[in-house]
Amino acid sequence: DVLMLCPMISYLEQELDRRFNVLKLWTAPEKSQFIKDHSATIRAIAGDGGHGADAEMIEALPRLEIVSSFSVGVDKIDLEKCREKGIRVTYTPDVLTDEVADLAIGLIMAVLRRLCESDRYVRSGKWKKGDFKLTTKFTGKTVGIIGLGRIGMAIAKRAEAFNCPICYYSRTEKPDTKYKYYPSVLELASNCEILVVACSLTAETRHIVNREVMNALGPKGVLINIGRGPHIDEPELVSALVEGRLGGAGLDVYEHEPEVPEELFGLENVVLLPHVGTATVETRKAMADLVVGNLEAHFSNKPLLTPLV
Ligand SMILES: O=C(O)C(=O)[C@@H](O)[C@H](O)[C@H](O)CO
Repeated sequence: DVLMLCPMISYLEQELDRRFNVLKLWTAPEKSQFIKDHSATIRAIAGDGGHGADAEMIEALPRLEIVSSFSVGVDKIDLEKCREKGIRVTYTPDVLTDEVADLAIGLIMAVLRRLCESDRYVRSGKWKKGDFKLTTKFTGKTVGIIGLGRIGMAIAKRAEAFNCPICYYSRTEKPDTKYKYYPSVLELASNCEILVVACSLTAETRHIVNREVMNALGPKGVLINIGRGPHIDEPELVSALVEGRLGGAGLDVYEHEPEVPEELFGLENVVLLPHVGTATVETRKAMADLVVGNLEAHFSNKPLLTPLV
């Protein structure tokens, strides 16, 4: 029995249905009762970036052996509890790296060159009354990246193609990279023009972009988030943008998805996307194949494809 925590792409649901007895939690009128009713038979969980196995759920499933996440981000899974109980955890790294990095560059370009606003300008017929205003150049701007992991590095590579000097912050300096390292996010923000959040969400990185960091990035600075909403102190982000202390923002994630602060809707220097970093047919299929492949490997006692725990 595989407990599926939320609806996912139909391809994944079909592939899981073909192999396992899938129990769909979102169809249950009373979720905790549903889990209790099936607690004797559930041996696996399939979740995603927004839905993971927390301590309470893990405790309620004595036969749980593996959590296979349809995501690279695992901040919704209690990894420590899984380690404690010898429960395996798998995720979907690498197959989505290019996709998320492409979107980060797309957000930078959309904010600096006002792509969405100028598209609306044409559709509104305003162009007949005069040209669209001048915007801001991307090529050559200094890009600061929080988290130089797979996705952070892929963003750096792409930004280099735009002749952008790259600097970064991460827990430790990366010896094998030529990019300029700053030991704090505040120093990074003070020394770049575009700041990109590309690290995993942990207790340490929650609100790693706060008021001070946004002020350091400044009225010409642009903040891009393709990580997790709680990386940024969202009320502070809203006031920094509304008060003009921050130059612009490109967001794919929010603190309380799908809730997005309405104050942002009227700001033309902000681009708002609905958590679509990995949302392409190609990438979601590759992610789905990993979710299924890991579960199959586990239940046939073969090595897991992409284990985290
Ligand atoms: O990979 C991640 O960490 C993501 O956040 C996304 O890929 C989601 O899992 C995706 O939205 C699937 O629901």
